Amino acid sequence: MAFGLSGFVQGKKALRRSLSGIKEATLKCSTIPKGYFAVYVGEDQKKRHVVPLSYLNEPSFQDLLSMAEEEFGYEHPMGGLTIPCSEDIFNDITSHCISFQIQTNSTNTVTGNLSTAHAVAERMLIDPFLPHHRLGLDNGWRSRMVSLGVFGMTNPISGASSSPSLASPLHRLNSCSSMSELKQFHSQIIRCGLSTDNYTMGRLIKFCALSDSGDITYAIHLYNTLPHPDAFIYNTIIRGYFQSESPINSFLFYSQMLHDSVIPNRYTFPSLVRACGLNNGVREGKQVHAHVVKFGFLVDGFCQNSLIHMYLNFQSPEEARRVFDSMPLRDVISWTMLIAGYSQCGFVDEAFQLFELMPERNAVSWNAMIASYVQNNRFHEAFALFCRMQEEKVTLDKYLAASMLKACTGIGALHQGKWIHDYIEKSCIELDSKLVTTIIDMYCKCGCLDKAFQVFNKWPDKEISAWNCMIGGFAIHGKGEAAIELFEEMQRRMVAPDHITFVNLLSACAHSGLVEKGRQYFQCMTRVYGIEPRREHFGCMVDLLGRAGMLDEARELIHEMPISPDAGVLGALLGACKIHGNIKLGEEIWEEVIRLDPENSGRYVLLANLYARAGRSEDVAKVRKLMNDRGVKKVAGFSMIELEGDVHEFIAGERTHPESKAIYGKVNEMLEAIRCVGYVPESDGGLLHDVEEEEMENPVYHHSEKLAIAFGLLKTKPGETIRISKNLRVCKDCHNATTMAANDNTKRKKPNILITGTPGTGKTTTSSALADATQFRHINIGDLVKEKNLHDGWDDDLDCYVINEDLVCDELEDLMEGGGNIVDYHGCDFFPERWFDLVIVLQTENSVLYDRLHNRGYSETKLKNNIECEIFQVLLEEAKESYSENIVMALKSDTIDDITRNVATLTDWIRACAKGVPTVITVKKAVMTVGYTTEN
Ligand SMILES: Nc1ncnc2c1ncn2[C@@H]1O[C@H](COP(=O)(O)OP(=O)(O)OP(=O)(O)O)[C@@H](O)[C@H]1O
Repeated sequence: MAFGLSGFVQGKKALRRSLSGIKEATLKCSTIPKGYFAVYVGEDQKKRHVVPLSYLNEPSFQDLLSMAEEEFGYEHPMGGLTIPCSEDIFNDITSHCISFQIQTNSTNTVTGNLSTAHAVAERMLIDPFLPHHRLGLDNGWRSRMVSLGVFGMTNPISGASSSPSLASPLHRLNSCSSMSELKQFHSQIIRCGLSTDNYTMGRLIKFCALSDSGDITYAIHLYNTLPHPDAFIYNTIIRGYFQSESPINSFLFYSQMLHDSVIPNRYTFPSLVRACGLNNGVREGKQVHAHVVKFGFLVDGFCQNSLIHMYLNFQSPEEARRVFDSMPLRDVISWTMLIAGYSQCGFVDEAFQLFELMPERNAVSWNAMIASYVQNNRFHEAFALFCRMQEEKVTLDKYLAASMLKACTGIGALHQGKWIHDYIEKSCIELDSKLVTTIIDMYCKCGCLDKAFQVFNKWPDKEISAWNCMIGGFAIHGKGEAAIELFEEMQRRMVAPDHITFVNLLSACAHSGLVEKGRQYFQCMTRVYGIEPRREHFGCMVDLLGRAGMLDEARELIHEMPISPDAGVLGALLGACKIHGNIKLGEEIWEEVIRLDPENSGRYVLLANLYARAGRSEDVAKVRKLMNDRGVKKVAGFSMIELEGDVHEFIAGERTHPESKAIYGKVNEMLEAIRCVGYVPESDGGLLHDVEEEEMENPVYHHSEKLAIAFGLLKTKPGETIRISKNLRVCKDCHNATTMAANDNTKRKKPNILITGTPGTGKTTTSSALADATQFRHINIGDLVKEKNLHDGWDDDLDCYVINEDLVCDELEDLMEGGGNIVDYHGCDFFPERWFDLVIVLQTENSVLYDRLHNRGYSETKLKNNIECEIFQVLLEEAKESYSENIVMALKSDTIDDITRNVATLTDWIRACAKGVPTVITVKKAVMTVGYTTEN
């Protein structure tokens, strides 16, 4: 790659890079005085020159470095820069650097570079038309002088010369942006007589081979015109092929290089090795490896890292390790690459051993190890490492944040996930579509659909992955209609769906029983969007039809599939057979599924449960025996609950938890309570779960999710949401029990009331009096916004803060879950509907309200707006639109008596709620029933 030193800073960076690799060498460099650096010149590179850092200011010196980087590399094993020119040339360049320095120091301006360089060149090239070799200059050095502006447009062949100019073709080549421009440069170069000069042509070839707007074919064309192309040109084309659509051509071109007797250098191998890795060219890769050894680049870090990468691509971690072990000096890249490679091959423990041995780690290495745990579903270890990382004060970047969000998703750690999301926002980590999708996914899978949708809505540049993720989120939460709505929105916004969109959409239809809609989408997927259905789509359709009891139609669809069904498609039908108790079809399908997927324990469990449902316990036993005989291991089911950032894991029947006695007691209490409302344990649900023998009699009682729920009930406040994550499907019994327990237990123990109305109607006065009477919490949204800065600034026109509704909702979520709140605000459409059990709209007669607002010193415009708002009953309309009309109530608030009466009415209602009976409120003529119940 071109070094392109354009200034001192970059020059210093290059120098730093060149000195950083080898500790030993750095030690040897310690004799170099401060402000100087080492340069090795010429072919044998043994003699060290010590030159001042200020030379890096000098363009001609920068150009020297640039060439050194491009052609030969600049690192010297002893630490320092290697410049492949003759000693004489180096001395001349440095001497003009000295004069440059004197000029710069004396005048404090950077002038005279060109003339100085030219003078140097004149000293060097007494006669510019003498054959180069007599001057000790090869073609490359001549063209380098051209690029330095020394020759300007001089034609060394014809002798026609113009004055030196920086606008030489090679200088301008740096700004070339298209092939047509490049061809113009090429013609100029031909006119300059440099069309066979390797250095000049190498730069043209580099553009053609490596630039985005280049053309590798033209690079080959240029290469073919050269009588003796050098290693740089071969390397460039090898690299160009590596970046092309046919990386294997790199290998073929390398053969050509050898055939032309050009000796490879350390820049030949990295792209060559990576090309072999990309193509899974194991044989070629090994041959290249042999050449790396043969040509003596075994100590070269670049080559070695590429070899590690190649072997990891071949899924040969042992070979990669061998290369790694043989490296005399490993950098952080070598370590990190091997860790990531081990992880991809599933060798997580080996990866961790390496990680522990690393002499130094950067954020990328931490991420590699954390991601390794996440990819292999070892989320707890990912968390532990993350904590260690925080202790070591490693900054969380977006890649680490993404890995940790996935870990949170894996174990349903909503609090941790929220924390990372907040961190991303506060530390201004740049969001991209991928990261946003990971955040949305985390919220969806941790059961926080509202929040997921909020993040989704806020993100302006939604790519298809974000839409798919949100539709998928609605699908797994059984919100089919919402998924469809979102899909339609996507169409309105002209976002083209892909095959994943339809998988999620069909699955949403399946989980919500929307058979007709599902059918329509399945058809329009091909007809309208040209997406051919894949096995996943057929699987969803079979699931959709099967769940709806249309087993024959589902079977028919499988027969009609243009591709052979896989275990997923057949498994969907087997699941439907279990739901609908169709043993005959179930057995038939099971045979087919097991043939395709013999190790999957879930299929055996399904068949056993199908038999169990029909009371065929002998067949259940047969299935169990078959599983044992075939050595099919059941996946152990577990459920997790996150409490205050800690994740607790439960396995069915397990009693190792320190609080297991209390947990089992709570399970019994919970089941006892729901029995009263009709819960009957399913006898089949837990037949094949991992339980101890003594629990066999009633295993469903102690399934992992019930234990997790019981633990949640013990540890959370009444009314708080309990979120459980599970690795397997929830069995029917647990599903029923959870639904009933949720109705019984997770309902707020106290109601929430919203008191709304136009400003001045007495919301705050009423709310405050009601809070005093009931000990409920009064939440004045206006005050909260000010106090916690939940706004987007001040609106001068409206003379109030611009409230940030998302922030307000976030702030209140937990409080509202607990119940017992009186929320006071002159708006109501942005609060979640589920928050409130009663919505009161205060109303005041216009002239009374006018006086109140006037007394407050409202401006005429503000006063007019508010009075109009009251006349048109805007708040009442808004409340009716936002909440069930059953819970919305308008109350008159003209006088102090009205306030007293309203407070008394609402206090009665709250007290009646506490007694747990459906409550009847009678207010003047209006009668409303609020079906709010609480536990005793
Ligand atoms: N029913 C009422 N009878 C007499 N005065 C009232 C009544 N309701 C409110 N007021 C008076 O009107 C003024 C505004 O009352 P309050 O602050 O409670 O209204 P609000 O609806 O909360 O207004 P905002 O939305 O601007 O906060 C207060 O001075 C209060 O004493």
